[in-house]
Amino acid sequence: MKPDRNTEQTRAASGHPVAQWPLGLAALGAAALYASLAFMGIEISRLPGSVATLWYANLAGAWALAHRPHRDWLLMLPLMMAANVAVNLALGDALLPALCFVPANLLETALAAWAVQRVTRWPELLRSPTLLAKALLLAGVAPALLGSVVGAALLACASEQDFAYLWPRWLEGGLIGGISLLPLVLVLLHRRDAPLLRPGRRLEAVSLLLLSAGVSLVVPLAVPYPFVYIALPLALIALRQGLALTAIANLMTSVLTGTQIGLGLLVAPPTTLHWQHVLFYLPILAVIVPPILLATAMEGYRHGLRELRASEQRFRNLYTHTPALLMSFLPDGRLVSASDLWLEKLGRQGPEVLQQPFTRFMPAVSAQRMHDVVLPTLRRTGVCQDEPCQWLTAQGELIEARLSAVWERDALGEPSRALAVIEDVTEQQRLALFAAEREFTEVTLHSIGDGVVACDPEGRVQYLNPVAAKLLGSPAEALRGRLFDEVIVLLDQDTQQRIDSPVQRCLREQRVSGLPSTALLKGAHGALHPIQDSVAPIFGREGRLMGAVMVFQDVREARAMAQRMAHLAHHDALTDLPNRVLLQDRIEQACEHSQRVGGQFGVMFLDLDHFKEVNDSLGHAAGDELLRTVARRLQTTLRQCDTICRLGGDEFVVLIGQVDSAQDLAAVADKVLAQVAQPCHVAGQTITVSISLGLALYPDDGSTVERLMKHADIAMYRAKRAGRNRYEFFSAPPAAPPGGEPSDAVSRPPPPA
Ligand SMILES: Nc1nc2c(ncn2[C@@H]2O[C@H](COP(=O)(O)OP(=O)(O)OP(=O)(O)O)[C@@H](O)[C@H]2O)c(=O)[nH]1
Repeated sequence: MKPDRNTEQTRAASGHPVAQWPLGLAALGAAALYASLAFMGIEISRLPGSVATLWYANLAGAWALAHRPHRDWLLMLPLMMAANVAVNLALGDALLPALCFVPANLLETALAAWAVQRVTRWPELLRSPTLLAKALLLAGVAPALLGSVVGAALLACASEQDFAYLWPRWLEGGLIGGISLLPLVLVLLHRRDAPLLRPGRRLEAVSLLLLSAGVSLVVPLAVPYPFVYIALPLALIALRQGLALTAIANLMTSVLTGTQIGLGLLVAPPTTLHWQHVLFYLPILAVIVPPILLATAMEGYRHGLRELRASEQRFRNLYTHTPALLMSFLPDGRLVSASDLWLEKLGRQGPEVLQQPFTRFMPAVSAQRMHDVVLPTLRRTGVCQDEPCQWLTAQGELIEARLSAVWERDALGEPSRALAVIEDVTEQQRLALFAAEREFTEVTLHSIGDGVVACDPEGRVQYLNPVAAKLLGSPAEALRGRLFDEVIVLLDQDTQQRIDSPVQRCLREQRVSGLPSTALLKGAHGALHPIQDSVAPIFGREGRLMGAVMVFQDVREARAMAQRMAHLAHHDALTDLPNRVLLQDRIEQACEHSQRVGGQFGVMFLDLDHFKEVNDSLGHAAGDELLRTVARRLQTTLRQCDTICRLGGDEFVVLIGQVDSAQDLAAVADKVLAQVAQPCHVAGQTITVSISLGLALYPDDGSTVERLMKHADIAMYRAKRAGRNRYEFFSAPPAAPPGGEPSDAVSRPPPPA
């Protein structure tokens, strides 16, 4: 966007009353100012000793114009020139010579105003001697040069005076006026809202101004070569005070000195040069220009100093308040600064740590390593990076850290101090340790053969190891976050009903809980896995319940083995028929049942006939085979509800349930005799065996297991004696003598040879 020209033009003077005055008032004010300075200049030039006009009016006019946009100049400039003519006429000049001054003054004023507007946009104008010198050339020297040429030429034409005589005098007056007043104009326009005088030094300012004025007034009257002395207070002002007071003092000096020259109080020393009068005024310039440049340099220096201090303060603030652990230490290790966070971290105050060796705040091992390894490396290479170290807080806590440092070097290249950054890695290390522990735990859980399922306090699955995931047929990620009971179905092997959630029970009771020994886990594709498990609560460090973990094993083989063992304990290994233990149990149950509900049952004692001969003739294995054949035949002949037991050897006992009479039992015995008598193939031969049976009936032949078995045995031996391959009922013996065994306890006959 193109800037508004008027705004641009008046930017330098914005905020100044002249910029805000109505145009008419501004033009009149400018004309009045111009007239008064012109009057003063013309009056001085007409003093007896004066050789030049001290012309301030054009620069003052330029100052007024610089506040206003260019269009306003169309009114202001003519009014100022009219004032110029009016003053000349009033002081006795004729109209033509008076008019001859106008073009030159008009040109000089407009040019100076234009240049002033431009140079006041330079940001460093009042802090750079170079820029100020350029500004003096552009807005002071150049307009005076041009104006003087035009003015001297016109005046030479209108009068009988020589151009060569007129021009240097005109130029001299314009230069002194311009260079004297221009710095003040630039200060006024450029300073914006800044105070004109340096704050807190007003008394000194007034004193120095009075001194300068006094020197300017007295010295020319008292000593030769007075300009050297006049320059001294100005230099002092330039050093001590700002540019503004120097500009004021300059202006005052030029006015006073010019007036003294005009009054003939300051006389030009004799010279051989033709332009002696001209050169006589030049010392004024030589006196005022160096102080103004010096003051500008001082402004630049002060500004630089302020910037440096501000920058240093910013750096200090950054250093002190930065959210990092920073410290600086001298080559001998003494601390010179520490950031707030460093102090806070160590629980220390600045005064107690500064000038102390920083290793004092480390445990002995770390301090030793600093002295032996880190500091020598730092001194040798100028830098150290991420050196592990430890710090001790005021409360005795240990901080794990890493230290990086770099030397700052002085002008001679010697290490002056080290700036160190400390990184607190306590938490980082704790997390790394935690991660390592966690990884170890995870690897362990992944490696063990048991299934592991961990839940949170709500019973939601948080972790499954691969064994558990494999059994359940789902990846751990798919099951994580779901309720344990949704994910894991536990059934009772016997009832096929769901088992109460052991996890919920554990979480509720906050103690280890287990599953019944018949628990089954429903796994992938409905497969049932016999498992045994235990669920333990997980407590955090503060004793807070954090969840529960179930560890389970697939006990298919162990449970099958247990079942086998249980079977073997109750069955005969050769025939797999129930053994004596089971038989006794069944007979006891039958006794109890019959006692409760009534009814009869039979006990049949069986013994193979001449079995020994089979063993002897065909071998023991053939005997075994024959026993298994007989067992099978008994199983196929008898009912499911009957219990067929092998007592051992060639003896079997059968519990025949639910018989109504002895005839029923006899019928069963007949069937058994018939079946056993069938020829059978043993050891490649066809043989025929027979069997002898003894029958006892509950309750007539006994109401206890022992008596029923004993009586059936007796009956069996009776059958043997009666010729074998037959059965005999137990004949009820006569009543037993008091206190003795019944007399039917016949002894077993010896087996046939
Ligand atoms: N093959 C085999 N033989 C057995 C086993 N247990 C016992 N025996 C034998 O079975 C035979 C039993 O004979 P007994 O019942 O006393 O006599 P027996 O030859 O059958 O004659 P009687 O019973 O009087 O008809 C003995 O020779 C035992 O050694 C077994 O488990 N297997």
